[in-house]
Formats: sequence, structure tokens, C-alpha cells
Amino acid sequence: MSRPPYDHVAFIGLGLIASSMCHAIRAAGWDCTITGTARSAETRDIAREIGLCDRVTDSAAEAVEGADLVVLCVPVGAMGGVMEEIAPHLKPGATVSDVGSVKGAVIEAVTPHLPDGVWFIPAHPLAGTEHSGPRSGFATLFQNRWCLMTPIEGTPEAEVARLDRFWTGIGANVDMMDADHHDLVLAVTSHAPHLIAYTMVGVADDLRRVTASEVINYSAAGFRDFTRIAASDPTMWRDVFLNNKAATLEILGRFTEELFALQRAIRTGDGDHLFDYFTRTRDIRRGIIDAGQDTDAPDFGRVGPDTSKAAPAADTPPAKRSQGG
Ligand SMILES: NC(=O)C1=CN([C@@H]2O[C@H](COP(=O)(O)OP(=O)(O)OC[C@H]3O[C@@H](n4cnc5c(N)ncnc54)[C@H](O)[C@@H]3O)[C@@H](O)[C@H]2O)C=CC1
Ligand SMILES: O=C(O)C(=O)Cc1ccc(O)cc1
Repeated sequence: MSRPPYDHVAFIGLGLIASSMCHAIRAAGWDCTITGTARSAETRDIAREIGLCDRVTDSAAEAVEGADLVVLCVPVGAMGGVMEEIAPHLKPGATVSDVGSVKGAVIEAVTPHLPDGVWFIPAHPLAGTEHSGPRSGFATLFQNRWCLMTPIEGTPEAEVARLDRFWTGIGANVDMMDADHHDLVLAVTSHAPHLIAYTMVGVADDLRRVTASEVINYSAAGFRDFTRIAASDPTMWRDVFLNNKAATLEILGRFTEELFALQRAIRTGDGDHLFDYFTRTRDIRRGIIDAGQDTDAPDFGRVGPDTSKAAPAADTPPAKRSQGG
């Protein structure tokens, strides 16, 4: 059994990300204590029933007692309130981290409550699914995925390196980034695309001349992907948009300008515009494949550790389900 970066890890919120981290810690073979809590009694009961943690507590205060690493795994709008609640109960020298999809607003909400001698090191694993709840996690979720850390000035390098070791140990590739830049990058690569998916599924639903069964039966791959994404947790995504307003609105502004230009090209029959645009976008996709960054594509060499042998049945994503909260 290898030595864990932290002897005691506590999770606040026991949904997809926290439950995947619990499974991944176990799969890493670390001898460390895991405690956890969730807001709803139903989630805590499920977590106890499936043995997610060594101990599931009824309060956040109890969960963090004695923990070396506390990971906030709640929607981004709830991070500040949770930090305020746990602050008096944190062990001196502990690290608090989070997994939120937005970094700037989370840092702003959390740091005012940070006690002296406790470090807050924000992190964001770029890995997930449309499922949520304590049953939805799986050990391999972070394999070969990036985890972006956005450390705050003044945090000891050794503590940042320790959290880096934690994420690397559960399969992720770690990169460091400034929080504002993270939020802009994610607005482009994740937040705006999710909003577009939500919109497209809403448009299909509104269109009375196309029936729901036609949409279901004749969905080509693009729309199917949109429906998968649009099935993501509404609370989580409401909070993402409300907490990454500026960057998301900037990207959506640019998106609508380009969309109008494409709309005009279709109306005026400007085939060259369409062809040139689609050629440019195809090159971007090829660049992603060449860099080995599309983990779903069959034809590339992946970055990071080889995980091809590491997937016993219990570690693979569970079938479609969503529960708890
Ligand atoms: N789902 C995804 O694909 C990804 C999510 N994230 C981030 O991870 C965090 C957690 O997301 P998931 O695990 O997917 O969510 P989830 O919905 O599966 O679990 C959320 C947990 O937070 C608890 N919770 C909700 N509101 C709360 C509140 N006000 N106070 C205390 N606890 C509360 C729920 O009881 C539940 O245990 C979010 O901040 C999200 O932005 C990051 C990467 C991917
Ligand atoms: O399921 C998908 O397609 C995702 O995009 C998962 C995801 C959702 C939110 C994040 O902050 C990171 C990853």
C-alpha cells in the first residue's frame, strides 16, 4: 500500500465527483480515512448503504474534524456557505480544496471565511458525466483527464505540490492556471457549449411541427449529444452560469455574432463563407485528435498513464441513473 498524500480526507457533498474521488482513492490503494457528509438525509443513507466512506456524518462540522484535506463537492453557489459552516471545525494546517466548475467566484466566496493556518487550494477536474448523486461515481472518472489548480498567492508550494500528488495519484494530469483565465477557458470549452445544448433541446421541444417521438427516433449523433448534456443537473448548471457571468456572456456575444454571419451566408447563398468556416473548424477538431485530447475518439494515443488494463467491471461508469442530492 503506497503512502497517501493525506491521511484523512473529508468530502462535503457526496455526488458524482465526491463519490468518484472516494472510489479512486480506494483504487489507488491508499491507506487513508475517508469521511463525508451531504445535505440531504437520503444521500447520506445511500452513501452509508454503499459504503462510500469510512464514516458518513450528519453534519459538516463532524465530517471535517481531524481531516488533513477537505474537498468541497457542492454546487458552486453553495461553496461560501459551506466554508463558513466548517471554518471553526478545521484542523490547523489542513488544506481545503474544491472541485467547482468556476474558480474566481468560488475563491471570492470561500476565502473570507478561511481561518489562519488553513490553506484553500482551488481545483477543477475536467471530468464528469450528466449523472449526479452518490451512486453515479466510478473510480476511473479522472484517468487521463486534466485537473486544473488555481492556487492563491501565499499558499506554501509544498501544500500545492501535495494536492498535485493527490490528483496525480487518482489518475489526473494536473495543470496550474490563474483563476480568471480558467474561467475564460472554461466559458469557451464547457459553459457556453452546455448553454447551446440546453437551447437546442429547448428549441426541439418547442417545435410543434416535429413530434417528440420523431426527435427521439431520428436524433442524429449531434442532437443525441446535446440531449445527454442537457440532462445534466439543473442546480449545478444554474450556479455555473450565475458565477461565471462575465466570461460566459463574452463568449456568447462572440457566438451570436458568428451565428448571425453564418445565418446570413445561408440566406444569401454564400457557399464560400460556409465552406471556409467549416474547413477552419475541421482543422481545430483534427488538432484536438492529433494532440491525443479526445478520450472518446478511437484513433489516438492518449496522454498520461496507460489505463487500458485498469478497468475491472466495478470501475466502469454505471448505467444511466441519477438520484440523491
Ligand atoms: N458533474 C460534473 O460533470 C462535474 C461537476 N463539477 C463540479 O463539482 C461540484 C459537484 O458536482 P457533482 O458532484 O456533479 O454534483 P451532484 O449533484 O452529484 O452532488 C452535489 C452534492 O452537493 C450537495 N449539495 C447541494 N447543494 C448543497 C448545499 N446548498 N449545501 C450543502 N450541500 C449541498 C448535494 O446534497 C450532493 O451531495 C460542482 O461544483 C460542479 O460544478 C466539476 C467537474 C465535473
Ligand atoms: O459530461 C460532459 O460532457 C461534461 O462536460 C462534464 C463536465 C461538466 C462540468 C465540468 O466542470 C467539467 C466536466
